[in-house]
Amino acid sequence: MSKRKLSRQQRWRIEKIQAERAERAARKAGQDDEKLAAGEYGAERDGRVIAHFGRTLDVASRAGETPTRCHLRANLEGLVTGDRVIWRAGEDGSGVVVARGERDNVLERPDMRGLLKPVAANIDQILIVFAVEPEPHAGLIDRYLVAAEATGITPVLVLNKTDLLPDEGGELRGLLDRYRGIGYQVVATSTEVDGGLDALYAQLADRTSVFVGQSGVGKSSLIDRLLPDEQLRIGALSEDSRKGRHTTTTAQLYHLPAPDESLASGELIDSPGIREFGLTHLTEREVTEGFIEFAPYLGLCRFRDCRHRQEPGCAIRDAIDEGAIHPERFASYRRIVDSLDSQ
Ligand SMILES: Nc1nc2c(ncn2[C@@H]2O[C@H](COP(=O)(O)OP(=O)(O)OP(=O)(O)O)[C@@H](O)[C@H]2O)c(=O)[nH]1
Ligand SMILES: [Zn+2]
Repeated sequence: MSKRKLSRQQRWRIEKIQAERAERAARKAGQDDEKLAAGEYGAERDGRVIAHFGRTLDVASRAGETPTRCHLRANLEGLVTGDRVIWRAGEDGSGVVVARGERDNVLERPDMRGLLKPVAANIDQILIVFAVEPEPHAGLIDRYLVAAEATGITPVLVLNKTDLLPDEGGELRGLLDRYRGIGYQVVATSTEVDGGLDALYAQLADRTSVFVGQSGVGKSSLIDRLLPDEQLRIGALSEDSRKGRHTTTTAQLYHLPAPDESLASGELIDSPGIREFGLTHLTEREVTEGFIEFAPYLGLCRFRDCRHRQEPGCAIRDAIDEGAIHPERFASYRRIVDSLDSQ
């Protein structure tokens, strides 16, 4: 937008439009309150936000059911996909959200101005996808793990394209053992072989997951396989939202059908923004705590403000010498902390 000054008349028009908008929103909320009071809405039900579009939301009470387009009571702001809500169905097929439930956790991303904004809530696990190709370097995996740990959501490593693994497993085998040794779950997948997603289905069952990972590792391919029916994906959006201009950017909660009766189904929250989740806005302390195997040694260094560099009596560096902390992980740690310093 050009920086020219607005004329008085233009300013007046903008103010008028804004006032009209605010008035419309207030009137709508007032009508809702009246309808609520008059019992025009059904009983309160638990639900979950499937997608949000500005002032309206899609809400579903049961996994996989067709969502109901709901608006919000005036005092409710900042709901995101995955939020648990209490809502009431109206007679005209729409509904109203009357309260938000407690959040277990929330995934945030910086907006255009660099301010952190919540994009999804109540996620059980962040699936960090990496692949035999493009070859993962441990440093990148560590960055994802640290970012995931900072959200408080459990990270799980997903090694995709196992069909491309050399027979003996190559160097990746050692890398995976390192992460398993620290306590991380590692799931192997391939979209190219029969049964290549079996372990992934088991991991997804009964949980709400998000997929993250660098370009080309196969996130889209995996999600396409998990949601094979295009209709299913589009059908998850109610009629109105398909026309909504936020359709492509808003986070969407999908119900993942179970491949057979032996497995429960899962939920997936996905958006282009979520897939790009990465290391942002972390403090040195968050990075240190993100290396979970350091935990038993933190606070044991001789100096209380030890940064684990040249200081004598450093418990972290002693742990490396004793083989309790992998030197590559420590090298990653240093690289991440140094990158914070230079920001
Ligand atoms: N051999 C093999 N190739 C795969 C597998 N999964 C995905 N690919 C291929 O890897 C390439 C990248 O896959 P995408 O699904 O586009 O990767 P992505 O992570 O979504 O990438 P972005 O959209 O850039 O973030 C495609 O050519 C896929 O066909 C697999 O299990 N084995
Ligand atoms: Zn130290």
